[in-house]
Amino acid sequence: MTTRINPSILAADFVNLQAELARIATADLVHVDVMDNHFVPNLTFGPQMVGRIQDVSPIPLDVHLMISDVDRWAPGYAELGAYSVTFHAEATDEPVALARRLRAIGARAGIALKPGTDAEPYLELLSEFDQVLVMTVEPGFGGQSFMHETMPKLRSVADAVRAAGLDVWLQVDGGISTDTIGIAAEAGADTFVAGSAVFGADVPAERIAALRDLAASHRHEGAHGPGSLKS
Ligand SMILES: O=C(CO)[C@@H](O)[C@H](O)COP(=O)(O)O
Ligand SMILES: [Fe+2]
Repeated sequence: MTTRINPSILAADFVNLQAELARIATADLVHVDVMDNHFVPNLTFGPQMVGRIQDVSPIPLDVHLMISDVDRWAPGYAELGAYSVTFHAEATDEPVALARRLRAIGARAGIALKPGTDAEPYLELLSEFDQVLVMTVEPGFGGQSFMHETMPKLRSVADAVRAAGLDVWLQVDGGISTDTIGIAAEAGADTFVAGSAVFGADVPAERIAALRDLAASHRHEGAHGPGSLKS
């Protein structure tokens, strides 16, 4: 079973991003948080900056869009070559149409659910997505505490993915550390975003390896598919 560790560059030094990317080259994907100070009360960067990150990154991009008007903006991130583009369910009335557009461009399509958003309406639509992101904090900021109360929702998505026999990656994001990654892995996650836990380490590669080992040793029995990165 594949376990993916995706460091979030929200916790990196923005003035030295190329060097920061080199420090996490042993990770699976680099998680890129796009925030518009509207969907969330914080601001990061847009397509121009993400395009430059794409140019210099040693590993593929996992773009997490925390923006409004996502139907307008998300396809541009797929066009610039992001491996995976995840938009929030709360930001569109047409999640399936948007996911199809992203896939047609060649990106993996992800749907993200805030802690207060029910997964139930999306369980019938799982084949339309390559990834479901269950937020384990309120989106907007790094360094927050893991919300244990999101685990039943993660379990319900994991059960639905397994029952349907799909290879949909289950991602968690927010407060993931060596203390919490096992809890999310046991609940069915296979793809783990970690910002402060990775960039706060003296040697990020060692922290990435430790997180990967912990997740793998806690992986949910019978969790779904191998799913290689380049599939
Ligand atoms: O999307 C977000 C926050 O909204 C995340 O990707 C954070 O960047 C995770 O940071 P840590 O909680 O791991 O420090
Ligand atoms: Fe994120």
